[in-house]
Amino acid sequence: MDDRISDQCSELLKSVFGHDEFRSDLQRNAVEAAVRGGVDIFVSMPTGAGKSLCYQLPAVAKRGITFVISPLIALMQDQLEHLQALNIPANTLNSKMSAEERKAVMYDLNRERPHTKLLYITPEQAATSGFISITEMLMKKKLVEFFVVDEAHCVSQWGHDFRPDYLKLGTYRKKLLGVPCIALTATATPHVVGDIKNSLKLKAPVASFKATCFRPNLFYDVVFKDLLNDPYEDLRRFSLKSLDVDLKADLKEVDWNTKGCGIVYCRTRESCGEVASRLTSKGVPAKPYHAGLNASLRTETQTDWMEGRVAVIAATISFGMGVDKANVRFVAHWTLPKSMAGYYQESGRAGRDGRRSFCRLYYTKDDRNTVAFLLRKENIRPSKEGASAEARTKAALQSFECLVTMVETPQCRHAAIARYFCDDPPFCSKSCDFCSNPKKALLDADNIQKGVYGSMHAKRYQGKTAMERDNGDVDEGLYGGGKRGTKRSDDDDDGNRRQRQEANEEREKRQRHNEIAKEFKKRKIGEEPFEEAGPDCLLRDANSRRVPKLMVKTREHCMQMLETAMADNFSKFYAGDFEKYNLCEVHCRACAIEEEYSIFQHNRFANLYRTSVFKKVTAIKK
Ligand SMILES: Nc1ncnc2c1ncn2[C@@H]1O[C@H](COP(=O)(O)OP(=O)(O)OP(=O)(O)O)[C@@H](O)[C@H]1O
Repeated sequence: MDDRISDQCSELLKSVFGHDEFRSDLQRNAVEAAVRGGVDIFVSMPTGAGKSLCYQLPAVAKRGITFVISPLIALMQDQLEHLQALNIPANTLNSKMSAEERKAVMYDLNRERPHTKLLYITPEQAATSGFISITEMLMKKKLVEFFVVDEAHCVSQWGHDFRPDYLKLGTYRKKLLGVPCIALTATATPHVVGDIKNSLKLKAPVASFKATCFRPNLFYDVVFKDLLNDPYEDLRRFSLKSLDVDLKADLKEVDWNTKGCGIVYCRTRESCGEVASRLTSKGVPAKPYHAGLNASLRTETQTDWMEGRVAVIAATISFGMGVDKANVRFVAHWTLPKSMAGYYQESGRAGRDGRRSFCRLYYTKDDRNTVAFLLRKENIRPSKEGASAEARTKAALQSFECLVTMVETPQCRHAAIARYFCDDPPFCSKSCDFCSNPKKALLDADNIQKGVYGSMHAKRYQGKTAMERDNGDVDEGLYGGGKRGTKRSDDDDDGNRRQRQEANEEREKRQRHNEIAKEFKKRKIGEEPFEEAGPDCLLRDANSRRVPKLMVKTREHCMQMLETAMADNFSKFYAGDFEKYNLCEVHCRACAIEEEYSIFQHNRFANLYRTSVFKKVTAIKK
């Protein structure tokens, strides 16, 4: 019997899917277990490992219909196109279809022997009374073969893409008595796996097929933006090297189509535009992609990128899920993702063809603080699904903390990812910055701890993205913004914008306040002996002790904050005037020295001095 199933699977693999062999033993075993039947199946394999085949081949092998739950209509469309190209009858029922289209699908489902082999639906659709009637009708005819849940981590409130509608699937499954479930994901910690099994009511013993998360063909590195003089130049070089283009080549002559392509992930729509235009102006053809662009422009951009007319797409996370492009040679994160699982999934879009590809994460501490702030904000709303706001915030921050630790601690990046997913540490074999050059990784981490910056301070501001300078216009494009179950339209309304602006102001205020308070606490005012100013100290009257318990280091830090606030203002105001812009460093530093000295002179107590600095910084920011 086993041999027969094995032969049948190999035959279908070749004749229907056109593949000579299974990608891995795991893929073969999962497919055969499903065809054999009788058990619920859990599949966890990295992006690009060929999970879809684990349910598509069994669906073809059976006479009835397989229901596939998928979180995104766009994702379903990609799958449908792929299946139609293979002549596999597949359909969808979703809210965006016309009455005519629905009628055609319903007509087929109502036949004695429907043609449809795979029916893709959203979790919302599965919960509708109309779909429950269809299910009952097909169940009566014993025509439902499998209940497939793709992107099954969406069921977990502790996963990075929680979708409340996925929670209803457990109830829906009661209508599918005796129908095996196949749950698939690329990213699941043991906690998330537990949630998937519980919520989908997978029956023990579940047949589990779990691959290691290690992707040996991906080279991971971390770059501290603050240590760079020109981060955009670094991005350009990284893009060209990853695409195997000589840095000195005449870029107009490059045949980009043969070189593969790359993705740069940015948090905000504005930074997508900025990154794309900077790269393009440096000779690397790039286009932005985000939910703020109209649908036809997005489709055009995606097609240009898919077909090799544009080398780089600078996108928010709304781009990428379900995009099956083999030759993505690099994925750069221009800003920090919100979770380790998210980072793994997004960076994993590189190198689906198994060839060497590169994943770079650009990091700043400011960005880290921004994301932590956003995570707290996001999870404030109480959840109907049980988990308290605090618990969700804690879980989100924990996952984020793992990512931050991976970045800030010089260590093997692959091992850090493996640890997060509770896998054994892999044999990295110089496939990350730390393992290939530990000295440099240690030095960079040390410099960033010490607050060293790129050699030209002014350029530091020049290098910052618009997002870092100001508004934090966060893109919530993934799932049309419905990730937390709230439907948002693609276009911002004024209310949203105002709310974000307020949130940003509050964040900045809190960050500044915390930073000053932290500095004071760190230095344990009054308990430390007074340390004289060093030779490079810029403070006026630096060794004066007229304000008791106020240390030189604290004053220097306050001066630095004043300078940063001024420089931010200056660079915004003179963004288009390079001559004035270049004077920024000199001007701001001089003004900051004077301002700090004035505050120092007018306050007799350390806490009043601190409050005055805080007020001043806030006023400058306005
Ligand atoms: N046995 C095989 N031999 C050759 N190619 C395969 C095989 N199985 C799958 N593929 C191809 O690998 C690519 C990735 O497969 P698939 O989209 O199923 O990956 P996935 O694991 O679902 O990734 P993601 O998590 O990104 O959706 C597809 O182009 C698919 O046709």
